[in-house]
Amino acid sequence: YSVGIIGAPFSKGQPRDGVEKGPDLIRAAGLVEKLKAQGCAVKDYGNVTFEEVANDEPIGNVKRPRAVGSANQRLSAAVHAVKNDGHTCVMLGGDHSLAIGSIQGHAAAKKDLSVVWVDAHADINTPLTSPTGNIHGQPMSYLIHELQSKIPVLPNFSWIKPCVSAKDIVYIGLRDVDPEEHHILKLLGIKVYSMTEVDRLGIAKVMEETCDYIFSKVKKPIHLSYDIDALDPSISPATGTPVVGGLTYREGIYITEHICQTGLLSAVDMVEVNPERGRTDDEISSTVNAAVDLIRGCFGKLREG
Ligand SMILES: CN[C@](CCCC[B-](O)(O)O)(CCN1CCCCC1)C(=O)O
Ligand SMILES: [Mn+2]
Ligand SMILES: [Mn+2]
Ligand SMILES: [Mn+2]
Repeated sequence: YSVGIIGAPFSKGQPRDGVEKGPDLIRAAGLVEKLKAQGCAVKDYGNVTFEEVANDEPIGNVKRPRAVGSANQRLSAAVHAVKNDGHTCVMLGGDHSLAIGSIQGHAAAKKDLSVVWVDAHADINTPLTSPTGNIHGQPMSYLIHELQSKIPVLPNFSWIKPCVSAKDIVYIGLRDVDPEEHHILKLLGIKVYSMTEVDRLGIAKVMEETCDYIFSKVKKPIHLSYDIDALDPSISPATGTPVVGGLTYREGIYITEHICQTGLLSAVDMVEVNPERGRTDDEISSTVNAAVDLIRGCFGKLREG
């Protein structure tokens, strides 16, 4: 596997400080060395630098639109470059608003994508449905063709081109979905494996069905967008919006092992690690180490040896 790593130390898609420390914490836990030790070629492209945006007043209830738009435009260019260099891209967040730039940059290089979104949340609020105005709860709405009539003009967002079809998306791990988001998911007929389905089917069946579903038509490169809060807070407490009843460590790893064996993984986001949300060093290291292990599972690390 040839891996290109991008750090995106960005936090303005949500209100809590600390998530911008995620990229360097994940590196400090030995991500590059561990990927090399399991046989990957790894190039670390460093961290994207983001511009300071003054007077970034809310528009409607959408918070920090100019900073989020600008950051994602820069991230999009960085991801595009990593893909053009022929690597599988690993984007280390930072908050989940960064999926806008990550998926946009990936689509610029690979055209038709399938998206596997692993998260406690659907992150599919539009600017008009969001209960908080935090853009980390909205990224998918800017990317999906079928939602574009619902997206108002926002400063620094005009560069975004919708690039994902509702039929090419699968959600895994949902357990905290806003009513309006649920309406959107139903309206668009988006495939969802909530924690109920994980419990009912078991993770092996969920992954079998996920792959059958995204490969049922033509096989597309996979964009795996992994929010660390998909895991149960007993494993990954150091995150901005923890929700009880999450994936076990083993379920989380099974997902990445299964996606890896498809041979179609083209880009990965690992987002929402926030050390300032950990109450102890153990909570922080448990969260960071889970993120590292999930990424290792994407690139051939097998529990059997
Ligand atoms: C579920 N939607 C939330 C959370 C988004 C989490 C983003 B992620 O990147 O971490 O997944 C929360 C909205 N609720 C907040 C508490 C009161 C009810 C609404 C939102 O702010 O849109
Ligand atoms: Mn701080
Ligand atoms: Mn998320
Ligand atoms: Mn989440």
